[in-house]
Amino acid sequence: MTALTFARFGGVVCAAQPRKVAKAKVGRVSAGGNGASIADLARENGSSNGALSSSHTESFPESSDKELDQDQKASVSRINYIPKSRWPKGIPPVMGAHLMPSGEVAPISTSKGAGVGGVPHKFMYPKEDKENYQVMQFASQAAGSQGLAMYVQQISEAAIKERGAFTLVLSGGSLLKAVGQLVGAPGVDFSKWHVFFVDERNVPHSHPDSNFKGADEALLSKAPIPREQIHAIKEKLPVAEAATEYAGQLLRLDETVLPRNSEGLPVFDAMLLGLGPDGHVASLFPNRSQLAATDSWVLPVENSPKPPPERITFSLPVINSAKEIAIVAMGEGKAEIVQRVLEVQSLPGALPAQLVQPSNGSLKWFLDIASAQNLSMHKWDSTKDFPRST
Ligand SMILES: O=C1O[C@H](COP(=O)(O)O)[C@@H](O)[C@H](O)[C@H]1O
Repeated sequence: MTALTFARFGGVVCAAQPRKVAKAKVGRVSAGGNGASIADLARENGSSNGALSSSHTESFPESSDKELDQDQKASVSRINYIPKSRWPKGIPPVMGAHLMPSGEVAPISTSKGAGVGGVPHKFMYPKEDKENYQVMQFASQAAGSQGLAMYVQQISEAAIKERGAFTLVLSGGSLLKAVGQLVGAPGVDFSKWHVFFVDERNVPHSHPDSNFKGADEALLSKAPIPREQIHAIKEKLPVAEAATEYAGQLLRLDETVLPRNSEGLPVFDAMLLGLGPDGHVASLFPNRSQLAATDSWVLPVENSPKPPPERITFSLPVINSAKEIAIVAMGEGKAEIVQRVLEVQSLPGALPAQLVQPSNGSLKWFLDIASAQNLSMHKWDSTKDFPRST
């Protein structure tokens, strides 16, 4: 049996209390592989019109602050059933994390570095009591992908109800597999969606390394999102111009679609971030000057440590202004970096993912048991053990 488990930074390990039906559904999907979409799940859940039944919807994520029951304790302890792997030479490219679709192998950064001067952020969790931060650990990648799809679906519904539009920001990489679960999601009004890219490689849209291409194949070409509401980087520009042009695309949007906060920064409804094995998010790499940028919405990256070398990326202030941020890191290949980011206090700038700290929104981590295997969540509320400095 499997369960959707939740833990809060800085507090006791908490869990959603999914009803038995919902637990069984998630467990069955995970046992049966990764073929089921959330539309399938809704049908299995007994909803005649394809909408998720209330038992399933209620299991996610609203009751996240209850103590673990016996079943859930058992499922948490199963994290340890997967033996820890050791990779003396770094994470092998076959784990997928460093092998680019174009065939290039990305080098692995192990630098803890000196940090970027002037970055005003501090990494304080898990000790700090961040009510709006949650770590969710799913029984399998299939279950995690479905959880992510439900999360996006719920935010989309709320945003469309509130102002008639939903803004979704995507990353590239392995995350896109999970995003594909949204195809055919019941009750989603894709006609109101506006899709953006938190980072993009400065390559043609048809290039195998293009994040747009990956997203198009996984979701955008399969869902009825109006093409003019898919905001892609302009091709064939020098990278600095591409960044400015992309910022221009955002600036031109009406505030009914893309509202601004009191600092004039765009407030996206949902931002889905992947996590690189060196701790990078978007194209914000360890110890790079882009981490300290506060005056631009979109930044050029000219010598990315991971190919291709030219990229554009949202700046940290734009990322941290989003309403809902998800960091999605699933699979054994992410286990080492997940542990470092969530449990080891690094120097500012050494692990960009630690700087994702929404100013007025919430942050959820989507992990599976494989990526969470090195975590000691049960110790997170111990001031003796956390925060750890090595
Ligand atoms: O280069 C990138 O890497 C990260 C992580 O990708 P993954 O394949 O290791 O999951 C991704 O989130 C980012 O958007 C992308 O440009």
